[in-house]
Amino acid sequence: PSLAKIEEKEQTPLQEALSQLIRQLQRKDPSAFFSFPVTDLIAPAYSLIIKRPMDFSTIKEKVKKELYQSLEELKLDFKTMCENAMIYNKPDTIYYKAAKKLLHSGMKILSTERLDSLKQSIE
Ligand SMILES: COc1ccc(Br)cc1-c1nc(N)nc2[nH]cnc12
Repeated sequence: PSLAKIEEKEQTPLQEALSQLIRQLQRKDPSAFFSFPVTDLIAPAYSLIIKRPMDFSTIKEKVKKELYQSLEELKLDFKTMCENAMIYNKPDTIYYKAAKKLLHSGMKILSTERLDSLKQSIE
């Protein structure tokens, strides 16, 4: 029997713009601390302390499921992801420092000007 072809779904213009922004943001996380969900194994009691966990794999899953209706919603999840690390980890840790640096670089990539011009190209 022929192998069932797994259909690739075309990305909408919004999904395309979101994916491009996520690629740019992930380049600013070279240690990949934010690539996957933080587990209680890696960070004791993390799930008790952090109410809205977020990471790049979850963000990409949300894009795939078309759960983002705007570019701003990505910005909110990105901020939550960075802020979570700055809540759970103490300021003198590599994770806090990486999150602070990532947040700063990400706010340039997701600046209102950048998002507004991207929005123009999607309409
Ligand atoms: C996925 O998380 C990790 C993966 C590998 C390693 Br080593 C550390 C983390 C991690 N650890 C802590 N304490 N806070 C975080 N905030 C985001 N990442 C982390």
